[in-house]
Amino acid sequence: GPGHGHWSYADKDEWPLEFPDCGGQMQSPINIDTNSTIFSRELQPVVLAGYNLDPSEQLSLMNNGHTVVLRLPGSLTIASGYPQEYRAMQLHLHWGSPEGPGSEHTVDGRRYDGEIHMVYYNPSSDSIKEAMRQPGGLAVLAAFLQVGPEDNVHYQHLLEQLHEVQEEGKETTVAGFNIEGLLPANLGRYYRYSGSLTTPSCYQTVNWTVFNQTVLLSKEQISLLETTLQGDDDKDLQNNFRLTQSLHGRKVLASFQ
Ligand SMILES: NS(=O)(=O)c1c(F)c(F)c(SCCc2ccc(C(=O)O)cc2)c(F)c1NC1CCCCCCC1
Ligand SMILES: [Zn+2]
Repeated sequence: GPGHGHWSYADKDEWPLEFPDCGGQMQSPINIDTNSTIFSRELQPVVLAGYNLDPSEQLSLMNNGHTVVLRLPGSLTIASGYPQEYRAMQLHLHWGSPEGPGSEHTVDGRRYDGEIHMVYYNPSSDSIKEAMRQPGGLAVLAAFLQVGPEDNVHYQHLLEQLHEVQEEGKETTVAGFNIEGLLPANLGRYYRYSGSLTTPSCYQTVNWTVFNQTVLLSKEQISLLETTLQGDDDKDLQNNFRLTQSLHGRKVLASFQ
């Protein structure tokens, strides 16, 4: 019930009762209708800096009950492709179940198997908490995960540790690796729109980038993601995606034609 500050994907219809922004007019995720996107030649390729982390670096991997989160050093930045510099905070995943796909965004109504979100904050804010409340204070780079013919060696760095964080609240460490390998090769083709966090408090302060090229993982890797983690009260952590939200007149830009 209301007031206990805790939420789940099961009670997503009640989120606005407790977190008013969740009922706002600039919510995420959205369906991207490719016939309605607007080509913008200002949208330059996203350039990332500092992503090739030395194996001596230990990164925290945690099951927070809603997803699996890899904390990222603030030294990872978006060097260009956005009007200002952003610093990395964390990355996490959204997925479905053996019964169906679990991306958050959809393209022409199609839901992909999963979705990765790399979350950044605007360093000109005094703190992350403050950045979260400023329009454009956060940026999320999103890419779709799709079943392909072979294992994705970059995702193996995360997936081989999932069994260590099976229960909610469990944490382990992952040795540094090339974080950029978790994103598609082509960072020049993407959709851009203004939206929100897809989780309470749903702050409407996120500058979204959704890459056009998908990331391929093997069926076994997708299945591992879908069947390993547990969320609240030991229930399987599956289908951790929010339904698509109305655009309310927002435009979706495309960096490509
Ligand atoms: N798609 S998304 O980016 O909105 C998103 C989700 F959909 C998410 F589901 C999540 S996880 C649920 C929110 C949460 C819970 C615990 C903790 C913690 O213990 O640190 C943190 C967050 C989640 F962590 C995020 N991203 C977080 C949003 C909450 C905090 C703001 C900055 C980090 C990005
Ligand atoms: Zn997310």
